[in-house]
Amino acid sequence: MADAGAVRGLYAITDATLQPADALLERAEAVLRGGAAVLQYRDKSQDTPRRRREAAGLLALCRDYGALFVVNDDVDLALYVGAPAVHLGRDDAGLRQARTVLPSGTLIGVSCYNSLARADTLAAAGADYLAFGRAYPSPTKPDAPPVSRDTLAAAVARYRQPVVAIGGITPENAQPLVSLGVDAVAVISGVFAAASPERAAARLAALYH
Ligand SMILES: Cc1ncc(COP(=O)(O)OP(=O)(O)O)c(N)n1
Ligand SMILES: Cc1ncsc1CCOP(=O)(O)O
Ligand SMILES: [Mg+2]
Repeated sequence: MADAGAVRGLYAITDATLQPADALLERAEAVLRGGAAVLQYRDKSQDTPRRRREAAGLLALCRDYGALFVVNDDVDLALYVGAPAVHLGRDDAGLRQARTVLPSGTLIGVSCYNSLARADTLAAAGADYLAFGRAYPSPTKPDAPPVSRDTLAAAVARYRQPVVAIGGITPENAQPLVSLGVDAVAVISGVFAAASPERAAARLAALYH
């Protein structure tokens, strides 16, 4: 059974557009070698056989490296591969509904965007971690709503659950967020589009050592 305490440090998120399909696992392994504590599989395609294959491969890698594996959006895929965690946003399954189908002990993280009111509701409903963002302009999701430093700091002070910052985070700009006290920095392009994903991951992970 996973523990929410695992959500601390670099939270890396895959993106199918940032490498050839046959390089996903190799690239993810480099990021785990660099020190990612959490790895989320985020794939917006409808290719169920490929999604199952990739998620199962990433889960096995995460087990080897002692990292927490998270499936984005898709409760059925999480169930299929036996993922220890899922991440749900406002367009995904509801937290309570997901709890009814996932094995007990599965961690459920949620997107709170820039809303402490949404975080209050979801924290009270049993979310295991709370993600806020975008922290900086995001190449991956340019229309994501910005979250202020004040909101992030308020979230850190307010919740017993880990607080995750996401959006536009790189090795160069992550330190102020870590100094605010966020438990994890969630990063797509800052790691997977870097010249050396392993090195970028190591620099981000080192901010928590
Ligand atoms: C750690 C983390 N935080 C936020 C998100 C965004 O989730 P969502 O709002 O459902 O958007 P998509 O990522 O599904 O496009 C996330 N995936 N991970
Ligand atoms: C999924 C998501 N939610 C808010 S910003 C974002 C994308 C993060 O990607 P990047 O690290 O490349 O900005
Ligand atoms: Mg989603």
